Amino acid sequence: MGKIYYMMGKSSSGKDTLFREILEEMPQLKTVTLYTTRPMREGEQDGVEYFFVAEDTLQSYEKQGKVIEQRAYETVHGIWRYATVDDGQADLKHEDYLMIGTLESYEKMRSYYGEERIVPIYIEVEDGERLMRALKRERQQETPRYAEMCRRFLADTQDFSEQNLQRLGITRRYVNQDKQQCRKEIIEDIRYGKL
Ligand SMILES: Nc1ncnc2c1ncn2[C@@H]1O[C@H](COP(=O)(O)OP(=O)(O)OP(=O)(O)O)[C@@H](O)[C@H]1O
Repeated sequence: MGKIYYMMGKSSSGKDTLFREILEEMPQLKTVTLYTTRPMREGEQDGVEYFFVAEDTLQSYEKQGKVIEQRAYETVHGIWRYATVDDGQADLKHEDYLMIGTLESYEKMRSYYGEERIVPIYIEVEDGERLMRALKRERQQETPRYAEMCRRFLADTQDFSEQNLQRLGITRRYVNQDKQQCRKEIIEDIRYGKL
């Protein structure tokens, strides 16, 4: 039976970057694309980072009982939702998956698929460095959303509190200071079944 390697970390800890690079190096890993109502950022593509959908599309999946977990963020631009939808993408009988989520979604995925199927991969970066990376990334956007960036930075402190990490039994941390090193550690742990 397959496993779902579930990547988590605060905003700008490098999840998306590491995720893409790991998938490139381990093409045998599949992924499940999430749904979101947030607007596309520059360089993103529908169906790649997310399925970018309207609010009522997500509501229709909800009515069909297909939403495994969803989170809503009250952003300075309105409510943005992110959801994992059981739309038939995951075939855990035959494949391993790599996904990105939050601590809360990790908890729901664990209840839905079972503890033995979901493996947490928690990415960590020192706060000052992370904020600098967030700012640099935001500056490159055509319409930088600095207020939202700050809101997320603060919200993450609570969402990823030590208490929450402990409660969910997440002890292993992958420090993303040197990206190559961090990627190597994760890949080795997946490849050699240390997780
Ligand atoms: N080890 C690293 N050293 C320097 N910069 C990095 C490193 N890892 C990632 N970055 C850069 O930091 C920024 C944030 O990374 P990324 O977008 O992957 O984070 P994220 O965790 O997916 O953030 P979010 O949850 O906000 O989408 C990007 O511009 C990325 O290129």
